[in-house]
Amino acid sequence: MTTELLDTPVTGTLALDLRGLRKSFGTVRAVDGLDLAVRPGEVVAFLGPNGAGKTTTIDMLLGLAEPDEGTVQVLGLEPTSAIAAGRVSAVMQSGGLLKDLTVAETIELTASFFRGTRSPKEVMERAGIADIADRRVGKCSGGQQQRLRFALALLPDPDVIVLDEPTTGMDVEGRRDFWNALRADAARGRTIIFATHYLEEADAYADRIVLVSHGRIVADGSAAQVKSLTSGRVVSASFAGPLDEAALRALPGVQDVEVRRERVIIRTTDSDAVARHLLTATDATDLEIAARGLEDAFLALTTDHAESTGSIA
Ligand SMILES: Nc1ncnc2c1ncn2[C@@H]1O[C@H](COP(=O)(O)OP(=O)(O)OP(=O)(O)O)[C@@H](O)[C@H]1O
Repeated sequence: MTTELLDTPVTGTLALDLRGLRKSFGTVRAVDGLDLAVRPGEVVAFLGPNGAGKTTTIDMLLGLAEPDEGTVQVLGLEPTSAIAAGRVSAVMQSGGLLKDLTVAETIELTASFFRGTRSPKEVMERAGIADIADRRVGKCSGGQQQRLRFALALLPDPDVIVLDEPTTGMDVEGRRDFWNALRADAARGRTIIFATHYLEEADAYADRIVLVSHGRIVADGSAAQVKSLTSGRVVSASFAGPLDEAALRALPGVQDVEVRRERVIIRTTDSDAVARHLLTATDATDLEIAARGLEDAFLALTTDHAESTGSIA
């Protein structure tokens, strides 16, 4: 079930225009009827659990795989034409770097293969690696190598950058530096689409989250909009003695009760009823009521239960 939240009319040439995309591998429907329109300048997170169809969609976006059905246009062109014209670049997860070259040599060598690229100095600055220009690639951290791949992708000065899980395996600091460099560059108007299964990355760095599950889009909007698709609140409290979980589950609106050590966490559509019960019928203390986060929306929207019942709309 698709939940289209962005209601601004789509006008002008789209950065990305995917229509009715389908792709199967044997009996596996990797992409199962996917429509997506991305406007120039948007930073879009393509978020979904393992096997949701993100990489397959990105491969079709980059002309690396042919759709069984549907069409893909990048800046109004076939993907391969857009890439040949230097208007779209990809940042891949691994490979493609020579460990004995320095950062600057890697960029200079790549630039020498093409005509009319941006200057190596400029792309290093944009990718935040000018200070490590003389470092050998083999000595760079995972995050620095990924920023180098980003610098290489910037060489043709593309209008669109596509990244497939670019920060997998990087530590927190490396991921933050990578995204800060990317975000700063995106502020200049480049369109960016990245696949991720890190919720916090999607939340922190994308203007728009496209949530995919089983090859289909199940939610599409800002992080706040996607979060708001899961109604209700999370009530939590500490308790010292035994807790009657069954009594909590029986309260109106309660969807889920979880006990973590001495704290109980209750997902509910009626937080008042839960709070009243906890404070009057139990010895619970430190009560907190919070809006549901992106993780809750992610789980609710991508579980088989939500899909098969169509309960999220
Ligand atoms: N070349 C292939 N041959 C067979 N099955 C494939 C192939 N590529 C992908 N699949 C299957 O298609 C489905 C979608 O895979 P895809 O890699 O697109 O998902 P993903 O969302 O990128 O997942 P992940 O986050 O794990 O990378 C999965 O069930 C996967 O096993």
